Amino acid sequence: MKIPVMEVFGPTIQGEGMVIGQKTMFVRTGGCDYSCSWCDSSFTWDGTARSELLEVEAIIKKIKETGGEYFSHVTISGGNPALHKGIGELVDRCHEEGWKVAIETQGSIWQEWMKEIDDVTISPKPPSSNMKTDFEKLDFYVEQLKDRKFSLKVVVFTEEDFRYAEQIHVRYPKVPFYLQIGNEDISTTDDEALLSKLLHAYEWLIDRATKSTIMNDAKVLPQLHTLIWGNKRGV
Ligand SMILES: C[S@@+](CC[C@H](N)C(=O)[O-])C[C@H]1O[C@@H](n2cnc3c(N)ncnc32)[C@H](O)[C@@H]1O
Ligand SMILES: Nc1nc2[nH]cc(C(=O)O)c2c(=O)[nH]1
Ligand code: SF4
Ligand SMILES: [Mg+2]
Repeated sequence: MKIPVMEVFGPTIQGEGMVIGQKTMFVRTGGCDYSCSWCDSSFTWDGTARSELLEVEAIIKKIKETGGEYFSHVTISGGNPALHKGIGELVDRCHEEGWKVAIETQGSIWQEWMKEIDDVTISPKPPSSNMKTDFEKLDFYVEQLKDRKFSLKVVVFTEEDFRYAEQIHVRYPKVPFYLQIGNEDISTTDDEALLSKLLHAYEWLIDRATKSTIMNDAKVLPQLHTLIWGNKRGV
């Protein structure tokens, strides 16, 4: 089954969430059912870039050509990779190669192959994104994954977003929970100014989380890759 692929890159480090720091390859799929106001990967869905429709075997070949012998972990992101049925076959093929597989999704579309993935990150979207969470769908997701290794990650830009994050963590108290500071400046090439801004925003989020009893067991993270490489693509 064919999958629309925007880019294959790496090895790099996973810059976000539950396996932050993990050396990994990335496969970024095209298309999203959301259109977050601050999406840092909007080229996957806004028509400004083209995807390539590839058979799973061609994707495996691309991963090997790009990563050589220098990886054992593959992260699938997008767009929303859960739009594509063919990812199940891709996950199986990665496992046959001996690679672990992680996925990034917003939890709006369920696929049975989600259960085969080693590290699932579900990232429900706060009010500043202008998206609306379908809590029935999210409940179903969390229920389906309850015996697996998965986590929830909420990106926070505002106080209202922080309240939303609290609401998510309270709703699913047993699920490992991550707060991630939002990047407001997704198009700047001034890395120094961006770094300074992001570190200040991260400090605000840490401070806010330390003052919330609800967040007593949360992990508060930046986007590590953005601190290092700014808004550069393919890192
Ligand atoms: C580009 S999305 C692709 C996967 C999936 N559509 C999702 O949103 O989870 C990957 C991750 O980047 C996060 N993200 C997107 N734009 C961001 C921004 N401007 N600042 C911080 N995180 C951002 C998303 O919330 C998500 O956790
Ligand atoms: N290094 C690195 N880590 C990431 N974690 C999540 C990413 C994504 O865009 O989904 C991402 C990315 O694009 N690069
Ligand atoms: S759900 Fe993810 S890929 Fe889709 S618009 Fe939002 S951040 Fe971007
Ligand atoms: Mg990204």
